Amino acid sequence: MNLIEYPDSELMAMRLADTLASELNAALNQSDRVTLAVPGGTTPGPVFDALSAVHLAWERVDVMLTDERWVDESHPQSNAALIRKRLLTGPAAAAHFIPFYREGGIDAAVTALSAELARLLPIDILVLGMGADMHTASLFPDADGLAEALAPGAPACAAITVPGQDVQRFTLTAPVLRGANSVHLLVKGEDKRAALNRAQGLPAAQAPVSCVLDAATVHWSAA
Ligand SMILES: O=C(O)[C@H](O)[C@@H](O)[C@H](O)[C@H](O)COP(=O)(O)O
Repeated sequence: MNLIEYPDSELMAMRLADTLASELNAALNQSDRVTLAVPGGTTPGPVFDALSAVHLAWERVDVMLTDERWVDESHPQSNAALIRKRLLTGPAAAAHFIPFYREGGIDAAVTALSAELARLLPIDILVLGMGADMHTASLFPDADGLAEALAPGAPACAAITVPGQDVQRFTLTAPVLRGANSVHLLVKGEDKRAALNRAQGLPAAQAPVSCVLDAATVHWSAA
């Protein structure tokens, strides 16, 4: 695990956006199309604000989420709505976005998207967040569907039910996350730094974020 500490979250957002822009440009010089996967949550917004303003060949970038709460885009918890608002604006509005939520039920979407996403894999540039419970994407400890989503032969995506959460979750699976060419983990706060340290010694079944730690560059600020 490669860890970069920043004095504050504003500098972390600017530096990570700059790194992502550089990696996108390098990948675009090598391939006709490039896949970028990004998380929801409260931390990445400032990264998206900075990255969306960068002029690059966004029309050749396929953007997907790392996970979604199973709600439509009018719902306040929709990650797709967050991405459209904060990332797919300005120059980055030209990117091709693949939202996950669709009518017809989550199981049908898992089947359809596992096939649809295959042509966009491996992810070229992956950005992940993590929780203080050591989840990443929607791979939560003790969740229904976690073991299947961690399995080496897992399909590209899975439905996850987290005890105590009233909304089902849809997530990219561990093989897809581990298969990304570049992995950036965006972490803020002392509690999550402690969780990161704990996760390094635990199996993915207990600390799902550990499935990507060996490949990730971790970007951390205390506040
Ligand atoms: O749907 C989501 O919320 C994310 O994909 C999730 O994995 C997030 O990255 C972590 O929960 C951290 O969230 P914060 O950035 O809000 O702390």
